[in-house]
Formats: sequence, C-alpha cells, structure tokens
Amino acid sequence: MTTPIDLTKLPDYLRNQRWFAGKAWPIKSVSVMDHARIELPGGRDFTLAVVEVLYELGHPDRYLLPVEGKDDGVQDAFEDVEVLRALFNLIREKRVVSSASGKLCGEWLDTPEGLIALPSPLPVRRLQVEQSNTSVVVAEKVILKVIRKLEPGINPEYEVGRYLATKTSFRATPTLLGALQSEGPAGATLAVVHRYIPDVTDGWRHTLEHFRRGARLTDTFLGELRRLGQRLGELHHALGAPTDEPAFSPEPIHAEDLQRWSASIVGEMGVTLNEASRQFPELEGRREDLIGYARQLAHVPPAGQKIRIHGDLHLGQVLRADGDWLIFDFEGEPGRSFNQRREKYSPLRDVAGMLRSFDYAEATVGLEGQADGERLGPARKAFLEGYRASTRGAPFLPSDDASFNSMLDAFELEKMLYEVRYELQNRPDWVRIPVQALMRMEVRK
Ligand SMILES: Nc1ncnc2c1ncn2[C@@H]1O[C@H](COP(=O)(O)OP(=O)(O)O)[C@@H](O)[C@H]1O
Ligand SMILES: O=P(O)(O)O[C@H]1O[C@H](CO)[C@@H](O[C@H]2O[C@H](CO)[C@@H](O)[C@H](O)[C@H]2O)[C@H](O)[C@H]1O
Repeated sequence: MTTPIDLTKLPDYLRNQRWFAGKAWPIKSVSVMDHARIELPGGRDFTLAVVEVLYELGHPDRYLLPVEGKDDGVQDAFEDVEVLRALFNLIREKRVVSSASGKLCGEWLDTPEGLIALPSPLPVRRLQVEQSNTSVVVAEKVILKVIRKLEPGINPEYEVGRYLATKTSFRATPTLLGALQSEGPAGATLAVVHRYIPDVTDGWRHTLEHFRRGARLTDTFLGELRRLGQRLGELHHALGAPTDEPAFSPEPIHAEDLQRWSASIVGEMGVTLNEASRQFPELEGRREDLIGYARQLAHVPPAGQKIRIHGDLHLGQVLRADGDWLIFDFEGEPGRSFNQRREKYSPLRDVAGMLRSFDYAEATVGLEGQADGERLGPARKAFLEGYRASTRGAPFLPSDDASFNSMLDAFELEKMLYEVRYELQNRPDWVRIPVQALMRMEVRK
C-alpha cells in the first residue's frame, strides 16, 4: 500500500498545526508507521496515517494524520466533514479495515445507550471549542473525538468509559458508545464516541460565574457543590466495586504504596522547585517544610484501597446539565504516560484535584479584581460534605479523619507541583496561582 504523503513536507506542515505539541524542538525526521485508505462516497478516498516524529533530542511522538490525496502538499482531511462522517460510520458499523501493517477496528458497544436511532444522511457539525483533538457532533446525539497525539498502549478514556458503560450503573457521565482502534505495531485508540449532552456548561465557567457574584456563595450553589461531591463519591463506588477485571479490581493500600507515593511527591518537588525557583526564589525558603509535608504521607497508617480513579479531576472535567453534574474526560493527566495514568491510587487524589480547582477559581476572580470574600472555604466544605456523605464507610477510604486529612493534604501538594509544571509549560502567567498555594500551605498539626 503506497501512501500519498510527501514526507519532505511533513516537518513544516506539522509545525503549523495547532495540535502539534513539538513546536519547540527541532525535528530530525518524520516517518509513517502505518496507514490505511478509507473510501468516501463518490469514488473519493482519504488516508489515515500514524506518523512518528523523531526530534534531535528527547522522546519521539506519534500523531494521527488524516490526508486527502492532493498533489500540492499535505492537506488535513479533517477539514472535510465527509471524512469525519466516514470515520463515524466505520465505528458505528463495527467495520475492520486493513492497514499497511495491521488493521483499524471500529467498535460500537452493545449497550442500551448504543441502540440510538440516527437519521440519514447524518448531520455532522464541528464543535466550536478550542481543543487539541478534533470533535464533531453527529445528529446532535453523539460526539466523535478524533485523537491527534497518540500514545502507545491502552487509552484510559476509552478503557474507563467502556468499563463504566458496560460493567457499572454509574451514569453521571456522557456514556461511551464506541471507539476506533488501530491494531499492529502502531496500536492506539484513534477516536472515541460518547453520547452528546446538549446545552451544557462546564463546571469551570459555572463556578466562575458564581464566584464573580460577590463575597458570599449562595446556598443554592453550595448545594450544587455538595451534589458534585456526592457524584464523585458515586464514581468512586463504581470504580471501587469488587470485580474480576484485574485492571479495575480494588487493592489494599499498603505501607509501601504510601512510601512510594510520598517519595514520588518528594522527587517531583525537587524537579518542580528547581524549575520554578528561578522565577519565584521565595519557594526555596519553603522547600524543607514542603518536603516534610510530603514525607508525612509515608507515616499514615495504611488503610483504604487503591482503585482506578479519574486522574485529572478539575472543574473543567465536569459538565453541568439539567441541574446536575456529569463527570467526563477520563484521559488522566496529559503529562504522564498511559501506563502511569492507569495505575491505581487512593481516590482522594481526585478529591484533591477538585479542591485545587476551587483555589484556581478564587485566584481567577481575584486577578479580575473581585474583592476577597467567603468563597473558597465554604466551597471546599460543601464539596467535601457531599463526598464524605456518599462515601461513609467505603472500603476505599481510611476510616479515621486524621489519615483522611493527611492523605488529602499530600495529594493537594502533589497536584500543586503538577500545576506549577503544567503552567510553566503552557500558561506562564498563571504559574503564580499554584506557587501562591505552595507558599500558603501550612503543616496540619
Ligand atoms: N459528551 C459531551 N457532550 C457535550 N459537550 C461535550 C461532550 N464532551 C465534550 N464536550 C465539550 O467539548 C469540550 C472538549 O472536550 P474534551 O473531551 O475535553 O476534548 P479535548 O480532550 O480535545 O480537550 C468540552 O470542554 C465540552 O465543552
Ligand atoms: O487538558 P486537561 O483538561 O486534561 O487538564 C490540563 O489543563 C487544565 C487547564 O485547562 C489544568 O487545570 C488547571 O487549571 C484549571 C483552570 O483552567 C483549574 O480548574 C485546575 O484546578 C488546574 O489544575 C490541568 O491541571 C491540566 O492537566
């Protein structure tokens, strides 16, 4: 199978794409790992290729490259909605297409939600949001997300979505309906399909709206945050239930886990403070206290379970629809490998992620000029009340408050360090938000 891709043009082409994450590094070479030709109506076709980008330094990256057969250079085939429609049909019809070194497999789940009636011809519209992937809404009922930057291994968004849809009754999420997988040496999840939720707003925008209203949060909004905590508790019950699927079966937290997590936070602290303290020298003065904080985790009496978790929970990962919350995007933290993201952890890591998000919301309205008020404390309290009420007695949590709080503090610290690294790389103007949180952190007695 020959590919119509002109490899000499690819480095320049890639550097000009919004979704290409390697803009800062000189490219050594680009090669096609696998490619498949997919037919379109009217005798046309397009090529779906997996390309590997080698840099002069560092690890190679893989990208999904959809190209239409043009002579005048590389043309992104996703500009053509017919191409996205064809990909969706491939998934919906569970088709298998041979590729140069493997195959592409469309998968549609045999669940009640999968029995969705769709009109013909299929109306397809692009999602009007800034994103690194490419999403389209099909018939206002489903959303197809084609993934641009590919990671080898099992994609947790697919794996967790599939598990929730087929093995649990948790439905406070846009249900996974299907996926496109490539099999062979370039094996990866290329696309996922979920139920589309109309008229949603994300939790980040919704929370900012409330934080902007004044010094105090309304009882109604605090009730909503209690409900958010409850929904997270329900997610953890679903992910923490006994199962014979090894990837999801809960495991006891041992002293070695706590020591490993503690050591990992100490290691991340070293890397993060070295990177950040050039810009924020005041952080150096906090290094010892913060290390002490991370070390406390190693001395928590082992209790509770490690389970699969959301892994990157924040207000942007929850949707508000019909007066309730949906939790979505189970991809995990983009800075970690799929294998790291698929590890089991204490569910308190998700709780910590959401608590950090309230701090971001408070800092954001502060930067906008909103006067200090009584927002952050009550928001945290309401969310934690909801979470604790729905997880009372759950085997995945430590039963005593002291352990619960020490673990939560350590995971909040871990998230702050991650955020410093994330912001340094992506939004330098925002680094001060997690840096100020690190400066404020107090050791709980
Ligand atoms: N099932 C859905 N229903 C409605 N809107 C959605 C759904 N999934 C995602 N969105 C919207 O699309 C945006 C981007 O989705 P996301 O899966 O986070 O893409 P990416 O991984 O490319 O950032 C979300 O912030 C949300 O506004
Ligand atoms: O791309 P993802 O949504 O998976 O997550 C990454 O980007 C997030 C920013 O969009 C980042 O979240 C941080 O900023 C949020 C406000 O924009 C805030 O609500 C979060 O608490 C804060 O962590 C996330 O960490 C990163 O993984």
